[in-house]
Amino acid sequence: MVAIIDVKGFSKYYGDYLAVENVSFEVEEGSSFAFLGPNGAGKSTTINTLCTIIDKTSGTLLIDGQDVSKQQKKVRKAIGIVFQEPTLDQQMTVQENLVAHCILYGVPKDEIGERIGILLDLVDLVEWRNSLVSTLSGGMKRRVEIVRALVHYPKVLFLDEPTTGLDPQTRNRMWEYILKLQKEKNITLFLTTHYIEEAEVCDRVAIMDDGKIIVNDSPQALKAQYTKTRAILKVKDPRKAEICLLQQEFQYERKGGYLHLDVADMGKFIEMIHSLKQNILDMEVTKGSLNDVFLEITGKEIREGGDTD
Ligand SMILES: Nc1ncnc2c1ncn2[C@@H]1O[C@H](COP(=O)(O)OP(=O)(O)OP(=O)(O)O)[C@@H](O)[C@H]1O
Repeated sequence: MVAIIDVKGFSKYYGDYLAVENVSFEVEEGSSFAFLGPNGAGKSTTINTLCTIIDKTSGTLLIDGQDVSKQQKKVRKAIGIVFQEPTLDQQMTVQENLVAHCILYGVPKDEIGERIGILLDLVDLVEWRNSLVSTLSGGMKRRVEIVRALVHYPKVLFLDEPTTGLDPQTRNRMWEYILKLQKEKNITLFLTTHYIEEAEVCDRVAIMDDGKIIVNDSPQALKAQYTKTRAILKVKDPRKAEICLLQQEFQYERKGGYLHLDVADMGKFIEMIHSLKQNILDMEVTKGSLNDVFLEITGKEIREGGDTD
């Protein structure tokens, strides 16, 4: 794999406080990578160090082969950032904000108009080009922030909790836009989030807690390793179904008219369903979530404490 982000032994102290402890990971070029963890886990500290906003205490952090502590200018050209806090100038138009950013990043003058047009089109904001930012909704402002982060054609787009504070519907739409832009521009996505659903759609997830990465793998592999698949069956004849489950050595619980069971072996489960098929009225099979992964490893919920939405 080509690692566009390569972090080895990264630690960060604020005074005497160790916020990130000896963290190492790589991010493959063109992939999406999420840092998932509760408030205070050290996600922003890591992203801010990668983005050259703060400096490390120790370790090596490379983006596209450039050291983020030593080659800050080159690193800044290679990245786009969407911060947690809004940073657009509210008293300027969308176009003015974007042009100012292009000039700052040395985008060739004759390309500025076209690039802005293409990106605004991708996020359905072309007709808002000449509107004052202050007149846009929260979701629209976030979309402009994303366009601004991409208009100098960075290789890596950093998103620090990009959808915090947005309602669920706007969050979903934002994700459609983000993934569309990633595909069209083949950029690497690096995001921090405490929304499980946002991490689920990424190629890899590093779960962070208390300044350390506790696991780093694909969401599917994490769920397969740390969670159970469960099934709920609604059957016509519960007695017959229970005999079948007992014969095939399934552990189950009867709750109301439903049978709840753990699926340890999918092959064995499918065979059992096959033998029960005349008896089944309805069935639901669910995998554990990344929250279950976190719970299994740390004994606590990702969302516990602090976060209220
Ligand atoms: N400038 C600072 N000075 C002192 N401590 C800090 C500073 N910035 C962050 N911290 C502390 O470092 C720890 C990690 O913070 P960080 O913001 O990186 O966590 P996070 O996972 O991004 O959480 P959040 O989702 O709340 O942003 C926290 O305990 C935080 O209080």
